Amino acid sequence: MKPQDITTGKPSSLWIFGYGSLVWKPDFKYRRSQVGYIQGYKRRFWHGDNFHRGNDELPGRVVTLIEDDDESTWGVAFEVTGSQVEESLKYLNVREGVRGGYVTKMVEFFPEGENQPSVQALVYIATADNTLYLGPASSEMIGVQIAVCRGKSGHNLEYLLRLAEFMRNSCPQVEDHHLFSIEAAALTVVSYVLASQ
Ligand SMILES: N[C@@H](CCC(=O)N[C@@H](CS)C(=O)NCC(=O)O)C(=O)O
Repeated sequence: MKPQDITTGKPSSLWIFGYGSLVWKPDFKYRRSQVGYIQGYKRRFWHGDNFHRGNDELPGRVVTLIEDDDESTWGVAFEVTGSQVEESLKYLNVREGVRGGYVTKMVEFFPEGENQPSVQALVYIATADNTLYLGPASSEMIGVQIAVCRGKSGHNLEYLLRLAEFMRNSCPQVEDHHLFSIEAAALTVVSYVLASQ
């Protein structure tokens, strides 16, 4: 049973699981964070973004979660407490919901390390019925798209490279072929462009 504030009935603490830009740019106050994973989902660059990392003409590609019982996705869970709960949810509702097209779901989060109890965590997922959803494409195609897109939060390439950097630094045991093949494709495009200048 989650601790509730007896006066408002609102949760006095909440875990929020990030697996994309949230792992390197949460931009909300939190009490503590923990690297770990959720089961039954795979991370894919199948969601479009016409605000943060793209625009209406050239939507960027950002990550979402696709249900798959055989997969798990590593990221970071952030515990927010007290006033941080309402503040973080208000902020993420705009960043993820209004501007990103994500919806929320509760999932079981497993912290890395021995004998760490799992916790329920809130996660933002963009489903296939979302108007910004782009769906599957080859790593090469996704890499090209990311290499040429930018939006109000910066270049789509930064989004990709910072996520790859997080996975290498914090989850070196995880082989994320989807992520690293897209990273290689995007960097190949960039190297061609630089070589042609
Ligand atoms: N919900 C995922 C993905 C979040 C994500 O990448 N959302 C985009 C919205 S389309 C975002 O916040 N981008 C901010 C940025 O790119 O700086 C997560 O938990 O990290």
